[in-house]
Amino acid sequence: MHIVTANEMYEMDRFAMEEGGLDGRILMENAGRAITEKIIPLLANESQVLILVGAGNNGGDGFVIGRTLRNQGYGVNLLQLVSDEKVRGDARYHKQVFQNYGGLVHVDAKGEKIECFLEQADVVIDAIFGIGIKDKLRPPFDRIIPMINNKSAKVISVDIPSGVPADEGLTFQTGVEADYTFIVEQPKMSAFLQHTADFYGKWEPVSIGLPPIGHGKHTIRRTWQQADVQKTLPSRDRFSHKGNHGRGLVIGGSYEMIGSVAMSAKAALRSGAGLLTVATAKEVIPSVSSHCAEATYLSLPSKDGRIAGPVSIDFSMYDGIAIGMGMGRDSNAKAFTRQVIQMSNQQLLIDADGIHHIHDDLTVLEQREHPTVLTPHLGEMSLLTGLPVAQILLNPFAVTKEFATRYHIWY
Ligand SMILES: NC(=O)C1=CN([C@@H]2O[C@H](COP(=O)(O)OP(=O)(O)OC[C@H]3O[C@@H](n4cnc5c(N)ncnc54)[C@H](OP(=O)(O)O)[C@@H]3O)[C@@H](O)[C@H]2O)[C@@H](O)CC1
Ligand SMILES: [K+]
Repeated sequence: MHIVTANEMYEMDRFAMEEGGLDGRILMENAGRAITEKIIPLLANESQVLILVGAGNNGGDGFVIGRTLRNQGYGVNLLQLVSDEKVRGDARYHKQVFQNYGGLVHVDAKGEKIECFLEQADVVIDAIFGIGIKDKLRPPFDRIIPMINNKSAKVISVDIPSGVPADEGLTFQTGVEADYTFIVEQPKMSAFLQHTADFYGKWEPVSIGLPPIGHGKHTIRRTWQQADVQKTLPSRDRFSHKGNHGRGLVIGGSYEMIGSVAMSAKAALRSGAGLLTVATAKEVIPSVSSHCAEATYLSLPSKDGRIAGPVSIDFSMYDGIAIGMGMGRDSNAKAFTRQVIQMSNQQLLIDADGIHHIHDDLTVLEQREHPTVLTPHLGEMSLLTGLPVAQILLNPFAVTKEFATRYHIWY
């Protein structure tokens, strides 16, 4: 799955319509039909469904859903929350088809009737706003959305919970708190942001016939799912041996902190490394090895149970290195970490204390010729960038991309 902004989504729509030649009304029909297929298993036989429709194309999807549900015998009330002249274009076309098929459109442009409709509804379909929401909610929507959230009906949002913006970097007033959201084609950024993700409830994308990502100027942001992980696992043949499957080195651990290096070693083996060496302070080896019998161990120069310098490792023995977990933050560990980063000529993952050891001078990253992976939590990202946590949370896609591009980090 790709993760898109509103503009990227509009560009995909434009491509399908202008360059692909697919009529927008067909896309809307496809969206409404595909979402209805997902809605039906969530309805009971006698469910009283209320569809709330706004002025834009999200509302247009709502008219298609209304017609498709009525065709299948469901009791549907459709409440249009804007005046008739505001419904235009493809949405107007599908409103007309809905009416031609016998559907009744109730109009409530001032939000005076909605309370009564909400009282009778078991299920609310939210087709008020999609990715076209802008700025502060205008009346009566600032009042209507909290009313929906205060009812016990099941709420299903179309494409995006109304009121929630698609993109990062935006604050907003309030949004529909959906139980389910059926997303048109690709998830939007807000499905992944800490301040907006919960509004979506459970979510799932539906396909509406847009071309695959890659046509035109499309995005490269992607989710990393189970199938993607599986693809990275090495396939083994009958005559291969452990030396053919990657030689890993995990450097970390200290007398007080053994858990993270032990878990990292196990994770490296679990994800396919054929041979794994744990390099740590001599005092730490018995504890780590009791958790990870499959690894071999390299005893590093140490002081008081912590890794100290100088570096005495032949890096040419390894294909990939991870450094930093549980190694402590003293000056010896810092000097050691920076030496490893400078001397190693393979892919390198820097985690935890390793991140603390580089944050005040990141030039060491710029000089590397092989991929570097960083795994910072929010506090560590704040340390690396100098930005407050709140700002990173609001713009995580932009902040990470900018940092990764600047310092040659894998992203
Ligand atoms: N081919 C396609 O493109 C397809 C698109 N599809 C669907 O279209 C959706 C995008 O449609 P969209 O672009 O029409 O925008 P949408 O979210 O419905 O809202 C626009 C309306 O909201 C209003 N409004 C905005 N802000 C407001 C505020 N703060 N307070 C109050 N009102 C506000 C704004 O009013 P205006 O500011 O213009 O007066 C305008 O009337 C997308 O999410 C997907 O569901 C699918 O059918 C597949 C094909
Ligand atoms: K919506």
